[in-house]
Amino acid sequence: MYWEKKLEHWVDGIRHQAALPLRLQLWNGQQFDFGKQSPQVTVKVPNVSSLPFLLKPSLANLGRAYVEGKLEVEGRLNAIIEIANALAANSMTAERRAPWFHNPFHHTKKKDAEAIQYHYDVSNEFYQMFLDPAMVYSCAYFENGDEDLATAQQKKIDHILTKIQVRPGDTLLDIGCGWGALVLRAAQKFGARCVGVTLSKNQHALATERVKAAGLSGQIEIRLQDYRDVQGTFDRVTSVGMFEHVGLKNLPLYFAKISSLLKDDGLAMNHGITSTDVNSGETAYGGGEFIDTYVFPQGELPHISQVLKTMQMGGLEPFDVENLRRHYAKTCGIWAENFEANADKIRKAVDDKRFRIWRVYLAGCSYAFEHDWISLNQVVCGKSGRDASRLPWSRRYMYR
Ligand SMILES: C[S@@+](CC[C@H](N)C(=O)[O-])C[C@H]1O[C@@H](n2cnc3c(N)ncnc32)[C@H](O)[C@@H]1O
Repeated sequence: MYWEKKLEHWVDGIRHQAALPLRLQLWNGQQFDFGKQSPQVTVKVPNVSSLPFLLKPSLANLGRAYVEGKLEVEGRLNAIIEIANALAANSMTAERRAPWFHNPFHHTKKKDAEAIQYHYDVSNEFYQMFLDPAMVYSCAYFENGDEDLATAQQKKIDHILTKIQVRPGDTLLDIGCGWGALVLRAAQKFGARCVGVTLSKNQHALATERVKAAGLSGQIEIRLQDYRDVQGTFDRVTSVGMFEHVGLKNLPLYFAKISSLLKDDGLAMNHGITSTDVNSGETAYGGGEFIDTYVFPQGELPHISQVLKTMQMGGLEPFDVENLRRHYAKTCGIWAENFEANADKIRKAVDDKRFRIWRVYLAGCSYAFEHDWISLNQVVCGKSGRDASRLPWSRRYMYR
């Protein structure tokens, strides 16, 4: 009786605020439609214990209910994500809709390594089922907008290496090298001598194999190493899709470490996801909470202003900033499509919970980039204090 009343009240409230192409089916055969057209999404509530997730439908609660099997959902993935966002937006109080401030994570090397292995060491076969063949796991660059994913990923790598003006014989450190695509390209096309570091054992193994297969073992070294433990100096440093794991509090130290690894006239690229909340709060509606719990434990996103500020604090001068938000919406959209297309194979390769987490995270991130909840910025920087006469007059060199 108690739940029936609550549910009735909730159904009336949602219907009053928005027409949604949604059907709700209860365990007892009751069903509710929320729109004038036929429903595109059906949410099935298997028993009364699942109702609390629905009655407080933040993205964290809806996501948890789906991942833990407390709710079943049918429909196209994009429509599901739209409906989930509409439910969260219509049901949450203004206070709970606001960016969410979590307690910063404690970033010991051990905890960070565990967090990386949780996300990246699922299996290489799993990632092969939705990434491009080079397995680049960061925002691609669709220069013309109509490239396929593999082309756009290669263009992204070339865009980065051109922006930081890699020359034959340069030494290059790639912090968070993933499966090795950037160091391979830097060696093959630009003639650089590279070191790539990762905390993922699977990435380390496959990247090492790929370097060997390319006959580049003398030119590229892949290490299973925390960036905080790298020694020496390099002409060029890249960090692509990695600094999201560093932690807001650690950003000055992270940039100071890059500065100490860079030669005086060197150049570095920091490419990563940024928060669009000026105070570096987490994505609204509970999206950030879901990501912290299930997808990227230990992940934290700074606003671009905090990136630039902490970069300067760490002894680096930002030279050039480019926002690639549209590109990441498209990249995640393609990953999500690939994931759907390979769903049967992926379900056999991982457990149901993992399947559900990655399914909603990939499509949800595409939506979040699309709607300016999060963004992606590339920043070229070098050691502070260099002579102005050594800086380029324009950005033209980036497009040759
Ligand atoms: C999203 S992946 C990006 C991989 C690659 N740069 C790409 O674009 O495909 C993030 C990478 O950062 C690495 N990483 C995260 N924290 C690290 C740390 N403290 N030290 C070294 N690598 C780290 C992970 O192991 C992973 O390779």
